[in-house]
Amino acid sequence: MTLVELRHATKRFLTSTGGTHTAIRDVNLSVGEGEFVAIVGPTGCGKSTTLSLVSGLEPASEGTVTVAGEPVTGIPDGVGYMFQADAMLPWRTVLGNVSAGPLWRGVAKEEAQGRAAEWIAKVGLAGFESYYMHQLSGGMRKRVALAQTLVNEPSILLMDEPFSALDVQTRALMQTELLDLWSQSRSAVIFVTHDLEEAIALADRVVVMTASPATVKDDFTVEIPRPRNVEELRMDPQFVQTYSKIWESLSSEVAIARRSADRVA
Ligand SMILES: Nc1ncnc2c1ncn2[C@@H]1O[C@H](COP(=O)(O)OP(=O)(O)OP(=O)(O)O)[C@@H](O)[C@H]1O
Repeated sequence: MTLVELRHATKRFLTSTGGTHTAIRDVNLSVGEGEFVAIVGPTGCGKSTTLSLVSGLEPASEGTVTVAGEPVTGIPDGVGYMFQADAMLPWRTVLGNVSAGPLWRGVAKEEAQGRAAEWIAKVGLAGFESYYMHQLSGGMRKRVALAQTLVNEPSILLMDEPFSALDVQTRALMQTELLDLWSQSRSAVIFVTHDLEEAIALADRVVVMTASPATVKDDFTVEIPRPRNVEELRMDPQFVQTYSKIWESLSSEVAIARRSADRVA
């Protein structure tokens, strides 16, 4: 069943000089229940804007965006959002941060803390419940962020370059962790990344967006079977073949974006 659907979605922003800037144009994209879709495209092309339309943070200027068949008019039920920057409160403990979502949704304190403790354990942080954010490494903070998002049991998980600030090894570890948790929950994921290797390692489909203003250029199915070993996958001939096929599509958009950045500079 289709869970997220963008039909001819266009988003324009007002510029500081009173004009308009088209961030995305005529985007058509469907994501099914339990599907893992990665979005790649040149820097600044409009990937985050696409997620903002699905999350209800921004309305579409034209076209329609539906989640579970309903037009998006505010933040839809069942949508979880994980950004590049952490959204944790420094004065709260790990338990306090992870239980905040369920508490905010009206779950009783004991139940909220119980659910939070369960998710803290699932992301490998059992024993760290009473730690504060400054006491954690970058990778541990990402685990908290994952628990904080997944404790709400979203049916759609929107991820905007969530691991890009991590070192290569921690990043691979978090990717493995994410696939493991996703295989248990099977929520739909829309994952924005600059990193084509990451996109292929994680996703069922890789959507390539054009240079700004972005629209969907290509939509590739990743045939690599699951479960996948993220760290070993990169040497796999099927992975290399998939990479070169998608890069052929993406690289020309990256070149266009670079040329227009050079003109502006
Ligand atoms: N709220 C806003 N107001 C005005 N312009 C915006 C707003 N949000 C995004 N834009 C512009 O829309 C374009 C697309 O931005 P967006 O962040 O969606 O791109 P992106 O592909 O996610 O970028 P990156 O690859 O750098 O993360 C950019 O030119 C950006 O400056």
